[in-house]
Amino acid sequence: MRHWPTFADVCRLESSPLTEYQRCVTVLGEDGGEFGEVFAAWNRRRFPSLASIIQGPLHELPQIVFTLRAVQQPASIPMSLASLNIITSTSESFSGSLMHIFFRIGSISENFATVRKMYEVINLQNRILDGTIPYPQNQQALQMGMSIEFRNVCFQYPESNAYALKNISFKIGQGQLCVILGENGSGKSTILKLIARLYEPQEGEILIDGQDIKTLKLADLRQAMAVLFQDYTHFPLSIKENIALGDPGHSDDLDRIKQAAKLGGASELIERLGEGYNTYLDRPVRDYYSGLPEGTTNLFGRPVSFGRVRAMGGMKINESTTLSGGQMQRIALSRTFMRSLVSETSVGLLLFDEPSASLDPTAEHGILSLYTDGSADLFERLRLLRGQKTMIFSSHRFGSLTRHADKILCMHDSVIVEEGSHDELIKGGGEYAKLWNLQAQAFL
Ligand SMILES: Nc1ncnc2c1ncn2[C@@H]1O[C@H](COP(=O)(O)OP(=O)(O)OP(=O)(O)O)[C@@H](O)[C@H]1O
Repeated sequence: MRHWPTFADVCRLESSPLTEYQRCVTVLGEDGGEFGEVFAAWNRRRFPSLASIIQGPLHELPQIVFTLRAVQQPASIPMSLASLNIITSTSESFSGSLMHIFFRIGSISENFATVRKMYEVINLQNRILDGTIPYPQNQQALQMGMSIEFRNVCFQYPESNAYALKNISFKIGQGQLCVILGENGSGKSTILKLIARLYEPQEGEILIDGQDIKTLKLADLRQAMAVLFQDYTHFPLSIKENIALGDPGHSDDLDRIKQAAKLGGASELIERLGEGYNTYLDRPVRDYYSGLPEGTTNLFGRPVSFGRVRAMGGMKINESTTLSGGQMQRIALSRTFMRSLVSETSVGLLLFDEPSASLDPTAEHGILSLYTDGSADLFERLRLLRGQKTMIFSSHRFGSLTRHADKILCMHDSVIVEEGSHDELIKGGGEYAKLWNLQAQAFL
Protein backbone atom coordinates (compact mmCIF):
# COMPACT_ATOMS: atom_id res chain seq x y z
CA MET A 1 0.00 0.00 0.00
CA ARG A 2 1.29 3.45 -0.90
CA HIS A 3 1.98 6.08 1.71
CA TRP A 4 1.77 9.35 -0.06
CA PRO A 5 2.75 12.49 1.81
CA THR A 6 -0.12 14.18 3.47
CA PHE A 7 -0.90 17.86 3.57
CA ALA A 8 0.71 17.87 7.05
CA ASP A 9 3.91 16.49 5.53
CA VAL A 10 3.92 19.32 3.09
CA CYS A 11 3.44 21.88 5.82
CA ARG A 12 6.18 20.31 7.93
CA LEU A 13 8.54 20.64 5.02
CA GLU A 14 7.66 24.21 4.29
CA SER A 15 10.92 25.25 5.97
CA SER A 16 13.00 22.90 3.82
CA PRO A 17 15.45 24.76 1.60
CA LEU A 18 14.69 22.31 -1.12
CA THR A 19 12.05 24.07 -3.12
CA GLU A 20 11.96 21.24 -5.58
CA TYR A 21 11.20 18.86 -2.80
CA GLN A 22 8.38 21.02 -1.59
CA ARG A 23 6.91 21.29 -5.02
CA CYS A 24 7.27 17.59 -5.49
CA VAL A 25 5.64 16.68 -2.25
CA THR A 26 2.95 19.22 -2.83
CA VAL A 27 2.02 17.50 -6.02
CA LEU A 28 2.06 14.13 -4.36
CA GLY A 29 0.16 15.40 -1.40
CA GLU A 30 -2.46 17.18 -3.38
CA ASP A 31 -3.53 14.47 -5.69
CA GLY A 32 -1.70 11.38 -4.46
CA GLY A 33 -0.92 10.60 -8.07
CA GLU A 34 1.58 8.33 -9.64
CA PHE A 35 5.32 8.87 -9.43
CA GLY A 36 5.03 10.40 -12.84
CA GLU A 37 3.38 13.37 -11.24
CA VAL A 38 6.59 14.14 -9.38
CA PHE A 39 8.37 14.67 -12.62
CA ALA A 40 5.43 16.28 -14.20
CA ALA A 41 5.87 19.00 -11.60
CA TRP A 42 9.08 19.89 -13.37
CA ASN A 43 7.93 19.49 -16.83
CA ARG A 44 4.34 18.51 -17.32
CA ARG A 45 4.56 18.77 -21.03
CA ARG A 46 7.44 16.37 -21.46
CA PHE A 47 6.94 13.91 -18.65
CA PRO A 48 3.30 13.08 -18.31
CA SER A 49 4.08 9.74 -16.68
CA LEU A 50 6.89 7.79 -15.15
CA ALA A 51 7.01 5.48 -18.13
CA SER A 52 7.60 8.38 -20.47
CA ILE A 53 10.48 9.54 -18.30
CA ILE A 54 12.25 6.24 -18.44
CA GLN A 55 11.67 6.04 -22.19
CA GLY A 56 12.34 9.74 -22.65
CA PRO A 57 15.29 11.30 -24.40
CA LEU A 58 18.62 10.37 -22.90
CA HIS A 59 19.84 13.85 -22.38
CA GLU A 60 16.92 14.52 -20.06
CA LEU A 61 17.95 11.76 -17.67
CA PRO A 62 20.45 13.79 -15.65
CA GLN A 63 17.68 16.29 -14.97
CA ILE A 64 15.42 13.52 -13.79
CA VAL A 65 18.14 12.14 -11.57
CA PHE A 66 18.62 15.58 -10.09
CA THR A 67 14.94 15.76 -9.43
CA LEU A 68 14.90 12.40 -7.78
CA ARG A 69 17.85 13.36 -5.63
CA ALA A 70 16.06 16.43 -4.44
CA VAL A 71 13.16 14.24 -3.51
CA GLN A 72 15.34 11.96 -1.44
CA GLN A 73 17.03 14.55 0.71
CA PRO A 74 14.84 15.13 3.75
CA ALA A 75 14.79 12.52 6.46
CA SER A 76 11.02 12.29 6.60
CA ILE A 77 10.60 10.78 3.21
CA PRO A 78 7.54 8.62 3.12
CA MET A 79 7.78 4.99 2.24
CA SER A 80 6.68 5.43 -1.30
CA LEU A 81 9.37 8.00 -1.87
CA ALA A 82 11.99 5.54 -0.69
CA SER A 83 11.15 3.61 -3.81
CA LEU A 84 12.24 6.61 -5.75
CA ASN A 85 15.70 6.00 -4.40
CA ILE A 86 15.82 2.72 -6.27
CA ILE A 87 14.59 4.40 -9.41
CA THR A 88 17.18 7.11 -8.95
CA SER A 89 20.13 4.80 -8.73
CA THR A 90 18.78 2.50 -11.40
CA SER A 91 18.09 5.30 -13.86
CA GLU A 92 21.45 6.90 -13.03
CA SER A 93 23.39 3.75 -13.78
CA PHE A 94 21.13 2.99 -16.75
CA SER A 95 21.68 6.44 -18.22
CA GLY A 96 25.42 6.19 -17.46
CA SER A 97 25.63 2.91 -19.34
CA LEU A 98 23.64 4.25 -22.26
CA MET A 99 25.73 7.41 -22.39
CA HIS A 100 28.85 5.25 -22.42
CA ILE A 101 27.47 3.10 -25.24
CA PHE A 102 26.43 6.13 -27.27
CA PHE A 103 29.80 7.79 -26.69
CA ARG A 104 31.57 4.69 -27.94
CA ILE A 105 29.24 4.34 -30.91
CA GLY A 106 29.84 8.01 -31.66
CA SER A 107 33.60 7.61 -31.69
CA ILE A 108 33.35 4.45 -33.81
CA SER A 109 31.26 6.26 -36.40
CA GLU A 110 33.71 9.20 -36.35
CA ASN A 111 36.53 6.75 -37.02
CA PHE A 112 34.59 5.19 -39.89
CA ALA A 113 34.03 8.66 -41.33
CA THR A 114 37.76 9.40 -41.10
CA VAL A 115 38.65 6.15 -42.84
CA ARG A 116 36.04 6.89 -45.51
CA LYS A 117 37.56 10.34 -46.08
CA MET A 118 40.98 8.78 -46.41
CA TYR A 119 39.73 6.55 -49.24
CA GLU A 120 38.02 9.55 -50.83
CA VAL A 121 41.34 11.39 -50.84
CA ILE A 122 43.11 8.40 -52.39
CA ASN A 123 40.48 8.32 -55.12
CA LEU A 124 40.81 12.01 -55.93
CA GLN A 125 41.88 12.52 -59.48
CA ASN A 126 45.01 14.62 -59.91
CA ARG A 127 44.07 17.53 -62.14
CA ILE A 128 47.67 17.96 -63.18
CA LEU A 129 48.36 15.62 -66.05
CA ASP A 130 51.50 13.60 -65.59
CA GLY A 131 54.28 13.79 -68.14
CA THR A 132 56.07 10.82 -69.59
CA ILE A 133 59.70 11.92 -69.83
CA PRO A 134 61.92 10.85 -66.90
CA TYR A 135 63.77 13.63 -65.10
CA PRO A 136 66.66 14.23 -64.91
CA GLN A 137 68.13 12.66 -67.98
CA ASN A 138 71.53 13.18 -66.46
CA GLN A 139 71.94 12.90 -62.71
CA GLN A 140 75.37 14.51 -62.81
CA ALA A 141 73.96 17.56 -64.53
CA LEU A 142 71.35 17.94 -61.80
CA GLN A 143 74.14 18.50 -59.29
CA MET A 144 74.82 21.73 -61.12
CA GLY A 145 71.24 22.83 -60.51
CA MET A 146 68.12 23.24 -62.65
CA SER A 147 67.39 25.96 -65.13
CA ILE A 148 63.91 27.46 -65.12
CA GLU A 149 62.21 29.62 -67.65
CA PHE A 150 58.76 31.24 -67.63
CA ARG A 151 57.45 32.36 -71.01
CA ASN A 152 54.45 34.66 -70.96
CA VAL A 153 52.84 32.79 -68.10
CA CYS A 154 49.36 33.86 -66.98
CA PHE A 155 47.64 32.22 -64.07
CA GLN A 156 44.36 32.52 -62.21
CA TYR A 157 43.53 30.40 -59.18
CA PRO A 158 40.49 28.17 -59.63
CA GLU A 159 37.30 30.09 -58.86
CA SER A 160 39.15 33.41 -58.83
CA ASN A 161 38.48 36.13 -61.38
CA ALA A 162 41.73 37.95 -60.79
CA TYR A 163 45.09 37.12 -62.29
CA ALA A 164 47.68 36.01 -59.73
CA LEU A 165 50.31 36.19 -62.48
CA LYS A 166 50.05 38.31 -65.62
CA ASN A 167 52.27 37.58 -68.56
CA ILE A 168 55.33 36.61 -66.54
CA SER A 169 58.61 35.90 -68.32
CA PHE A 170 62.03 35.32 -66.79
CA LYS A 171 64.91 32.90 -66.89
CA ILE A 172 66.94 31.48 -64.01
CA GLY A 173 70.12 29.71 -65.05
CA GLN A 174 71.52 26.45 -63.59
CA GLY A 175 72.92 26.98 -60.11
CA GLN A 176 71.73 30.57 -59.83
CA LEU A 177 70.38 32.20 -56.72
CA CYS A 178 67.18 34.09 -57.37
CA VAL A 179 65.17 36.24 -54.98
CA ILE A 180 61.59 37.17 -55.79
CA LEU A 181 60.75 40.38 -53.97
CA GLY A 182 57.38 42.01 -53.64
CA GLU A 183 54.59 43.09 -51.34
CA ASN A 184 51.91 40.72 -50.00
CA GLY A 185 49.75 39.24 -52.71
CA SER A 186 52.03 40.30 -55.56
CA GLY A 187 52.38 36.71 -56.83
CA LYS A 188 55.67 35.45 -55.38
CA SER A 189 54.37 32.19 -53.89
CA THR A 190 52.36 31.50 -57.00
CA ILE A 191 55.55 31.37 -59.07
CA LEU A 192 56.98 28.77 -56.70
CA LYS A 193 53.77 26.75 -56.79
CA LEU A 194 53.82 26.65 -60.57
CA ILE A 195 57.43 25.49 -60.56
CA ALA A 196 56.44 22.68 -58.16
CA ARG A 197 53.54 21.96 -60.55
CA LEU A 198 50.85 22.31 -57.94
CA TYR A 199 48.89 24.24 -60.57
CA GLU A 200 48.88 24.53 -64.32
CA PRO A 201 49.19 27.97 -65.93
CA GLN A 202 46.28 28.90 -68.21
CA GLU A 203 48.62 30.58 -70.70
CA GLY A 204 52.31 30.45 -71.47
CA GLU A 205 55.00 27.87 -70.89
CA ILE A 206 57.33 26.80 -68.11
CA LEU A 207 60.58 25.16 -69.14
CA ILE A 208 62.83 23.07 -66.92
CA ASP A 209 66.29 22.57 -68.37
CA GLY A 210 64.78 23.65 -71.67
CA GLN A 211 61.96 21.07 -71.61
CA ASP A 212 58.28 21.83 -71.22
CA ILE A 213 57.47 21.10 -67.57
CA LYS A 214 54.25 19.33 -68.64
CA THR A 215 56.19 16.63 -70.44
CA LEU A 216 58.26 15.64 -67.38
CA LYS A 217 57.20 12.92 -64.98
CA LEU A 218 55.68 14.67 -62.01
CA ALA A 219 57.18 12.36 -59.39
CA ASP A 220 60.67 12.72 -60.87
CA LEU A 221 60.37 16.47 -60.98
CA ARG A 222 59.27 16.74 -57.37
CA GLN A 223 61.98 14.32 -56.32
CA ALA A 224 64.48 16.74 -57.79
CA MET A 225 63.38 19.68 -55.66
CA ALA A 226 63.17 20.58 -51.97
CA VAL A 227 60.44 23.03 -51.11
CA LEU A 228 59.48 25.00 -48.04
CA PHE A 229 56.09 26.62 -48.47
CA GLN A 230 54.51 28.99 -45.99
CA ASP A 231 51.65 26.59 -45.37
CA TYR A 232 53.83 23.67 -44.36
CA THR A 233 52.32 20.72 -42.55
CA HIS A 234 53.25 19.00 -39.34
CA PHE A 235 52.29 15.40 -38.92
CA PRO A 236 51.14 13.56 -35.80
CA LEU A 237 54.53 11.92 -35.46
CA SER A 238 57.61 12.57 -33.39
CA ILE A 239 59.77 15.61 -34.16
CA LYS A 240 62.45 13.22 -35.36
CA GLU A 241 60.03 11.69 -37.86
CA ASN A 242 58.66 15.07 -38.86
CA ILE A 243 62.15 16.14 -39.89
CA ALA A 244 63.00 12.77 -41.43
CA LEU A 245 60.00 13.06 -43.75
CA GLY A 246 62.23 15.32 -45.82
CA ASP A 247 63.99 12.13 -46.82
CA PRO A 248 62.14 9.06 -45.49
CA GLY A 249 64.87 6.76 -46.77
CA HIS A 250 67.13 8.06 -44.00
CA SER A 251 64.58 8.17 -41.19
CA ASP A 252 66.81 6.00 -38.98
CA ASP A 253 69.81 8.25 -39.37
CA LEU A 254 69.62 10.37 -36.24
CA ASP A 255 72.91 12.13 -36.98
CA ARG A 256 71.55 13.45 -40.26
CA ILE A 257 68.30 14.44 -38.62
CA LYS A 258 70.23 16.35 -35.95
CA GLN A 259 72.35 18.04 -38.57
CA ALA A 260 69.25 19.10 -40.47
CA ALA A 261 67.73 20.41 -37.22
CA LYS A 262 70.86 22.46 -36.55
CA LEU A 263 70.72 23.96 -39.99
CA GLY A 264 67.02 24.73 -39.57
CA GLY A 265 67.71 26.39 -36.21
CA ALA A 266 65.57 23.86 -34.36
CA SER A 267 68.13 21.81 -32.43
CA GLU A 268 68.18 23.94 -29.28
CA LEU A 269 64.44 24.06 -28.90
CA ILE A 270 64.15 20.30 -29.55
CA GLU A 271 66.79 19.46 -26.97
CA ARG A 272 64.95 21.54 -24.38
CA LEU A 273 61.85 19.34 -24.76
CA GLY A 274 61.53 16.50 -22.26
CA GLU A 275 61.68 13.78 -24.89
CA GLY A 276 64.00 15.63 -27.26
CA TYR A 277 63.74 14.31 -30.79
CA ASN A 278 61.17 11.71 -29.68
CA THR A 279 58.72 14.41 -28.63
CA TYR A 280 55.41 14.13 -30.42
CA LEU A 281 54.02 17.23 -32.06
CA ASP A 282 50.62 15.69 -31.72
CA ARG A 283 49.42 12.44 -30.30
CA PRO A 284 49.27 9.84 -33.09
CA VAL A 285 46.51 7.70 -31.62
CA ARG A 286 44.51 7.40 -28.44
CA ASP A 287 46.50 4.47 -27.15
CA TYR A 288 46.86 3.06 -23.68
CA TYR A 289 48.67 6.18 -22.50
CA SER A 290 45.46 8.13 -22.89
CA GLY A 291 43.52 8.56 -19.72
CA LEU A 292 45.96 6.74 -17.44
CA PRO A 293 45.46 7.84 -13.86
CA GLU A 294 48.12 10.25 -12.63
CA GLY A 295 50.66 8.34 -10.57
CA THR A 296 50.59 5.16 -12.67
CA THR A 297 54.14 3.94 -12.81
CA ASN A 298 53.73 0.58 -14.41
CA LEU A 299 51.56 -0.76 -17.16
CA PHE A 300 51.67 -4.38 -18.36
CA GLY A 301 55.04 -4.68 -16.71
CA ARG A 302 56.47 -1.68 -18.53
CA PRO A 303 57.37 1.61 -16.82
CA VAL A 304 55.12 4.50 -17.72
CA SER A 305 56.70 7.87 -18.20
CA PHE A 306 54.25 10.68 -17.71
CA GLY A 307 56.84 13.00 -19.19
CA ARG A 308 56.31 10.99 -22.34
CA VAL A 309 52.56 11.22 -22.03
CA ARG A 310 52.73 14.97 -21.70
CA ALA A 311 55.31 15.48 -24.38
CA MET A 312 53.36 13.19 -26.66
CA GLY A 313 50.52 15.58 -26.46
CA GLY A 314 48.36 13.24 -24.45
CA MET A 315 45.07 14.10 -22.86
CA LYS A 316 46.64 15.52 -19.73
CA ILE A 317 49.03 18.25 -20.82
CA ASN A 318 49.86 18.78 -24.41
CA GLU A 319 53.23 20.47 -24.20
CA SER A 320 53.90 19.92 -27.86
CA THR A 321 51.11 22.17 -29.00
CA THR A 322 52.71 25.02 -27.13
CA LEU A 323 55.38 25.29 -29.83
CA SER A 324 55.09 28.69 -31.42
CA GLY A 325 54.58 29.35 -35.12
CA GLY A 326 58.25 30.31 -35.44
CA GLN A 327 59.40 27.14 -33.69
CA MET A 328 57.13 25.06 -35.92
CA GLN A 329 58.62 26.79 -38.93
CA ARG A 330 62.12 25.91 -37.82
CA ILE A 331 61.09 22.25 -37.71
CA ALA A 332 59.65 22.59 -41.21
CA LEU A 333 62.85 24.29 -42.34
CA SER A 334 64.85 21.42 -40.85
CA ARG A 335 62.76 19.00 -42.91
CA THR A 336 63.69 20.89 -46.05
CA PHE A 337 67.35 20.70 -45.05
CA MET A 338 67.01 16.99 -44.36
CA ARG A 339 66.01 16.61 -47.97
CA SER A 340 68.65 18.79 -49.50
CA LEU A 341 71.34 17.53 -47.15
CA VAL A 342 71.07 13.86 -47.86
CA SER A 343 69.94 14.06 -51.41
CA GLU A 344 72.90 16.02 -52.64
CA THR A 345 72.82 14.30 -55.97
CA SER A 346 69.09 13.99 -56.45
CA VAL A 347 68.01 17.54 -55.59
CA GLY A 348 68.84 20.30 -58.02
CA LEU A 349 66.44 23.01 -56.88
CA LEU A 350 65.60 24.54 -53.52
CA LEU A 351 62.48 26.67 -53.18
CA PHE A 352 61.91 28.74 -50.04
CA ASP A 353 58.70 30.66 -49.66
CA GLU A 354 59.48 33.46 -47.19
CA PRO A 355 61.52 31.18 -44.92
CA SER A 356 62.04 33.74 -42.19
CA ALA A 357 58.40 34.86 -42.06
CA SER A 358 57.91 33.70 -38.50
CA LEU A 359 61.47 33.39 -37.33
CA ASP A 360 62.65 35.85 -34.74
CA PRO A 361 65.85 37.85 -35.27
CA THR A 362 67.79 35.44 -33.04
CA ALA A 363 66.87 32.58 -35.29
CA GLU A 364 67.94 34.52 -38.31
CA HIS A 365 71.20 35.78 -36.90
CA GLY A 366 72.37 33.57 -34.08
CA ILE A 367 71.16 30.02 -34.00
CA LEU A 368 71.98 29.31 -37.58
CA SER A 369 75.63 30.16 -37.15
CA LEU A 370 76.50 26.63 -36.15
CA TYR A 371 78.26 25.73 -39.34
CA THR A 372 79.28 29.13 -40.44
CA ASP A 373 82.44 31.06 -40.67
CA GLY A 374 80.92 33.83 -38.60
CA SER A 375 78.82 35.47 -41.28
CA ALA A 376 75.55 34.33 -39.94
CA ASP A 377 72.08 35.11 -40.89
CA LEU A 378 69.53 32.67 -42.11
CA PHE A 379 69.67 33.76 -45.72
CA GLU A 380 73.43 33.78 -45.66
CA ARG A 381 73.49 30.26 -44.26
CA LEU A 382 71.10 29.05 -46.91
CA ARG A 383 73.14 30.72 -49.58
CA LEU A 384 76.34 29.05 -48.43
CA LEU A 385 74.66 25.68 -48.15
CA ARG A 386 73.22 25.53 -51.57
CA GLY A 387 76.44 24.45 -53.26
CA GLN A 388 75.72 24.33 -56.96
CA LYS A 389 71.97 23.97 -56.65
CA THR A 390 69.54 26.47 -58.04
CA MET A 391 67.85 28.31 -55.23
CA ILE A 392 64.79 30.53 -55.31
CA PHE A 393 63.52 32.59 -52.41
CA SER A 394 60.38 34.58 -52.08
CA SER A 395 60.86 37.41 -49.64
CA HIS A 396 59.77 40.85 -48.53
CA ARG A 397 63.22 41.70 -47.30
CA PHE A 398 66.32 43.25 -48.67
CA GLY A 399 69.66 42.26 -47.23
CA SER A 400 72.64 40.03 -47.73
CA LEU A 401 70.56 37.61 -49.75
CA THR A 402 69.51 40.15 -52.36
CA ARG A 403 73.06 41.52 -52.48
CA HIS A 404 74.37 38.08 -53.38
CA ALA A 405 71.53 37.07 -55.66
CA ASP A 406 72.32 36.40 -59.29
CA LYS A 407 68.85 37.60 -60.12
CA ILE A 408 66.23 39.63 -58.33
CA LEU A 409 62.67 39.66 -59.65
CA CYS A 410 60.69 42.59 -58.26
CA MET A 411 56.97 41.95 -58.39
CA HIS A 412 54.07 44.28 -58.10
CA ASP A 413 50.43 43.43 -58.62
CA SER A 414 51.03 40.10 -60.42
CA VAL A 415 53.68 41.38 -62.83
CA ILE A 416 57.46 41.62 -62.76
CA VAL A 417 58.34 45.31 -62.70
CA GLU A 418 62.12 45.08 -62.39
CA GLU A 419 64.70 42.38 -62.92
CA GLY A 420 68.45 42.18 -62.46
CA SER A 421 71.23 41.78 -59.90
CA HIS A 422 71.51 44.07 -56.89
CA ASP A 423 74.13 46.26 -58.55
CA GLU A 424 72.16 46.48 -61.77
CA LEU A 425 69.00 47.45 -59.98
CA ILE A 426 70.76 50.03 -57.82
CA LYS A 427 72.31 51.53 -60.94
CA GLY A 428 68.93 51.51 -62.63
CA GLY A 429 67.58 53.79 -59.89
CA GLY A 430 64.12 52.23 -59.95
CA GLU A 431 61.80 51.04 -57.18
CA TYR A 432 64.33 48.53 -55.83
CA ALA A 433 67.01 51.20 -55.52
CA LYS A 434 64.54 53.57 -53.87
CA LEU A 435 63.47 51.02 -51.27
CA TRP A 436 67.03 49.83 -50.72
CA ASN A 437 68.22 53.38 -50.06
CA LEU A 438 65.31 54.05 -47.75
CA GLN A 439 66.13 50.93 -45.78
CA ALA A 440 69.83 51.76 -45.72
CA GLN A 441 69.09 55.25 -44.36
CA ALA A 442 66.93 53.80 -41.61
CA PHE A 443 69.72 51.42 -40.74
CA LEU A 444 72.35 54.17 -40.61
N1 LIG B 1 44.49 29.43 -53.30
C1 LIG B 1 44.17 30.63 -53.78
N2 LIG B 1 42.97 30.85 -54.32
C2 LIG B 1 42.63 32.05 -54.82
N3 LIG B 1 43.46 33.12 -54.83
C3 LIG B 1 44.69 32.95 -54.32
C4 LIG B 1 45.12 31.70 -53.75
N4 LIG B 1 46.38 31.85 -53.31
C5 LIG B 1 46.72 33.12 -53.58
N5 LIG B 1 45.74 33.77 -54.17
C6 LIG B 1 45.74 35.17 -54.65
O1 LIG B 1 46.73 35.26 -55.67
C7 LIG B 1 47.46 36.47 -55.54
C8 LIG B 1 48.96 36.17 -55.40
O2 LIG B 1 49.14 35.44 -54.20
P1 LIG B 1 50.56 34.94 -53.73
O3 LIG B 1 50.35 34.05 -52.57
O4 LIG B 1 51.31 34.38 -54.86
O5 LIG B 1 51.24 36.30 -53.25
P2 LIG B 1 52.59 36.53 -52.45
O6 LIG B 1 53.32 37.63 -53.14
O7 LIG B 1 53.32 35.25 -52.29
O8 LIG B 1 52.03 37.06 -51.07
P3 LIG B 1 52.67 36.87 -49.63
O9 LIG B 1 53.90 37.72 -49.58
O10 LIG B 1 51.63 37.40 -48.73
O11 LIG B 1 52.94 35.42 -49.44
C9 LIG B 1 46.89 37.18 -54.33
O12 LIG B 1 45.96 38.14 -54.80
C10 LIG B 1 46.19 36.11 -53.57
O13 LIG B 1 45.08 36.62 -52.89
